[in-house]
Amino acid sequence: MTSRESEAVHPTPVVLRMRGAGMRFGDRQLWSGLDLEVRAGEFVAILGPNGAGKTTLLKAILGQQELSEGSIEFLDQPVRRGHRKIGYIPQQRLMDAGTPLRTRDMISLGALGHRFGLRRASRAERRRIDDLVDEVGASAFATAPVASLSGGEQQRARVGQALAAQPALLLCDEPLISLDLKHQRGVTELIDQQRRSLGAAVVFVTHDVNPILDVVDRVLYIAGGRFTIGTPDEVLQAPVLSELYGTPVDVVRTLGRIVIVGSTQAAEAHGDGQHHTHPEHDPEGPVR
Ligand SMILES: Nc1ncnc2c1ncn2[C@@H]1O[C@H](COP(=O)(O)OP(=O)(O)OP(=O)(O)O)[C@@H](O)[C@H]1O
Repeated sequence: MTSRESEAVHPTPVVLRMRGAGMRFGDRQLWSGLDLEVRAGEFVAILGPNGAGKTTLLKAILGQQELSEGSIEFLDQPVRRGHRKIGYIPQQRLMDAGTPLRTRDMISLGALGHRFGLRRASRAERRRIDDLVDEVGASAFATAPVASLSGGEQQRARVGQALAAQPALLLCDEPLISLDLKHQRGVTELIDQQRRSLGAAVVFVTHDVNPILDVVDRVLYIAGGRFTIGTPDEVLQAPVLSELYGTPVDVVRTLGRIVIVGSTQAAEAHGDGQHHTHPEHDPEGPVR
């Protein structure tokens, strides 16, 4: 039996289930009629231009933003705020300079949660925290206040914190922003390893699918109030994206990368996340 056939017979459990989900603010519909099941160990990328509603979708899964319609279940229960088994790497925000929290303590917080400070970590927990500090490449600044670190170093500390809780569902909002290529690769491998070894489901918002192309199972592409779901090969096709954007878009595969060319909005959606050019400021938009 091939692994695909075996999967069909013994599918892994559904971790996240969205049914007829919709999000509207006033008369602005971000998305509606969204049916999505994400299984244990599955890696789903969410793509789309600025303002499409990607972060809002993660907030809805976190129970922080109520749906306008439909439902979301995590492990067969309606979502609620603060679930320990949902890990979240938020969109990068620099830490307030006055925050005294040290890098290792930040990662410990992920492992020990609310128990932190009330008791010492067990030896196994301490070992796991040390391993994570090492795996996210934070050993050199483990005892430094997080607020004193560079943006990329803070981001790696955040990744360590989210993974430390061994989540069943890991929500990532542009986690590779401000990371150099080496650490983009390192963080991607770490997240991939987490889903393989622990069967965590991953939902990963990104402007650039290229750094994660090798690990993505499915893509949810949201644009202009509409969406499409499928494998990267199914979704990242000129006719599919042209239909979604309502304007001609080309998809070029070159040197192992995918480059979206055409509509300003589509090109912007595939910026590298480090040089966001807004269409109002640059009518041509970045073409990659
Ligand atoms: N609570 C809210 N009330 C009103 N509008 C909101 C609220 N939350 C988000 N929005 C709007 O919904 C739209 C989608 O926002 P969201 O942050 O989800 O976009 P995004 O796809 O993550 O964009 P980006 O790629 O720029 O991060 C934005 O126009 C935002 O202003």
